[in-house]
Amino acid sequence: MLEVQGLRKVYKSAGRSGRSGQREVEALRDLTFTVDTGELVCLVGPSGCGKTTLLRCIAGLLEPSGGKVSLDGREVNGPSPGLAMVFQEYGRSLFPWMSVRDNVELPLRQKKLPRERRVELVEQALEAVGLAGTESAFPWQLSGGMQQRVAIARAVAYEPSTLLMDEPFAAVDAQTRADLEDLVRALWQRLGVTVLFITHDIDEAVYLGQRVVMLSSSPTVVQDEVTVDLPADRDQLHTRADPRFTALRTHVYEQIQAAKLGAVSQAAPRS
Ligand SMILES: Nc1ncnc2c1ncn2[C@@H]1O[C@H](COP(=O)(O)OP(=O)(O)OP(=O)(O)O)[C@@H](O)[C@H]1O
Repeated sequence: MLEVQGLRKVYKSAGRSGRSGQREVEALRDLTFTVDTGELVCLVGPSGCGKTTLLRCIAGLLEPSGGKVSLDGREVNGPSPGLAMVFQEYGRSLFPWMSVRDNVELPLRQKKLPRERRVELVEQALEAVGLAGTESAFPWQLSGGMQQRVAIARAVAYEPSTLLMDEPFAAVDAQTRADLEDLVRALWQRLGVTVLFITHDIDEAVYLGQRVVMLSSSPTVVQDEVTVDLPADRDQLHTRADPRFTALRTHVYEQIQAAKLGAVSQAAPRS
């Protein structure tokens, strides 16, 4: 279970001479939400609302100014072994001089797993993302969508309890994006992993999530959250044509617009 409680982040940097001689940017004001064990939650918010700041705090890469983040009951104070991340820029997260196999295996070496176990996990992960047989290829020999599958395989092979995905499909074409969305849902259902998926795309958030958490503009608080009461079996054609899907996406859209204007609406999505 991932718990974010009263999270606040103020960046301080030397700059405009204030009384303290420091420039302050309050990126996160007061963020509280949880992601239950095995849940898939999507997080959306206007550009610049602090999604990257939040993610870096959750990953233990940035120290909060207040509040706390706990993962599986333990407070996060640095990189956590229970957590794996998938970034938007797959081109920068894979090492071009390493084969697909070596890229996926790298974190397992850092985890100091024995060789046989590493081989087994790499094989299983590549099979799970539909890339069996590409072990010897180099990332630059693969399409963008396949490279992002390698990045997902690397995260999955690590056997995390929680997967953080930071706009992972923003840089691929629409068809590939749809395939990768379905892959995420399939992996999530198969592995029982907890997923926090950050996206700008409202349709993507509603299609993927069991719940959508909406953030306000910076300084950021939780604007609203909505349970996605669509059937668990989703497919691109029927789910997106479901009137309930339309009602939910309209609600999320209205909340994001309200967030941009700084208003908080209590309106529930119409059935
Ligand atoms: N290192 C830093 N020093 C000072 N201010 C920062 C720093 N990093 C981010 N900020 C500020 O904090 C706020 C949130 O930034 P952040 O990058 O977390 O937002 P974001 O939601 O990820 O943005 P986008 O949607 O554009 O990717 C912005 O006002 C930004 O200018």
